[in-house]
Amino acid sequence: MSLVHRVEHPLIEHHLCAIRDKTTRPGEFRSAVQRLSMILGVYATQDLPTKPRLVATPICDATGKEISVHVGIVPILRAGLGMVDPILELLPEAAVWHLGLYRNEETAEPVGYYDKLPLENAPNVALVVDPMLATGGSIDLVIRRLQQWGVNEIRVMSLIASQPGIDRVERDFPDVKVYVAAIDPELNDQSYIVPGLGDAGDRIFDTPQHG
Ligand SMILES: O=P(O)(O)OC[C@H]1O[C@H](OP(=O)(O)OP(=O)(O)O)[C@H](O)[C@@H]1O
Ligand SMILES: O=c1cc[nH]c(=O)[nH]1
Ligand SMILES: [Mg+2]
Repeated sequence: MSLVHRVEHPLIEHHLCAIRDKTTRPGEFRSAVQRLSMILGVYATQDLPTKPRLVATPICDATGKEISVHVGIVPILRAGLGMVDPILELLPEAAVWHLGLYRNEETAEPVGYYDKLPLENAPNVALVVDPMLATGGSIDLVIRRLQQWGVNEIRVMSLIASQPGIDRVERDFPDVKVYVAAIDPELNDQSYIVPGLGDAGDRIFDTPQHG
């Protein structure tokens, strides 16, 4: 059974149009990324384990449920930063562990430049956030790093994935859950997603062709 979930919802289709549109200005682009991330985040957390919790209301005691695992949000710098705040809105007690990667422009291979993960304290569940999953090279590196760290369960959230990138993650990490808003058919010869949205990091941070 596939663990890849393409989340279908009219709000997702609506806000996807905004991030795909090349005339969308950075402020509105960031807002749409946040809205999409929050919707996806609800789905990506829907089966997190819970434990009972007794709370005293002003009227009497009540038994509720609270999340029983330690969740870490793992944004892949830079573009993943745009998805952190909405997930923290949903999970204010989550830790945020940053990993910095960029793609080499000639080879499209990921190059690591920031990793301060400690030796211990791996979260039970890591929610990896990056708006784009193109060749799958960056997510491959991050999943391997989190497995090496000792994370029990890794979930990936991306706004737009390519079909080849999804096929790669499914093949190499069949136990990793992936939540996406869209799966586009292909990559161009610079390994950009087609139709995609261009460079997510540059559009979030308004740094066209920053190099
Ligand atoms: O699946 P892949 O082929 O590895 O491509 C996806 C990666 O490329 C983009 O990052 P980029 O290298 O543009 O860095 P940035 O976030 O700093 O812009 C994107 O945000 C992913 O991290
Ligand atoms: O289409 C793509 C591929 C990689 N990174 C992006 O930001 N966009
Ligand atoms: Mg980029």
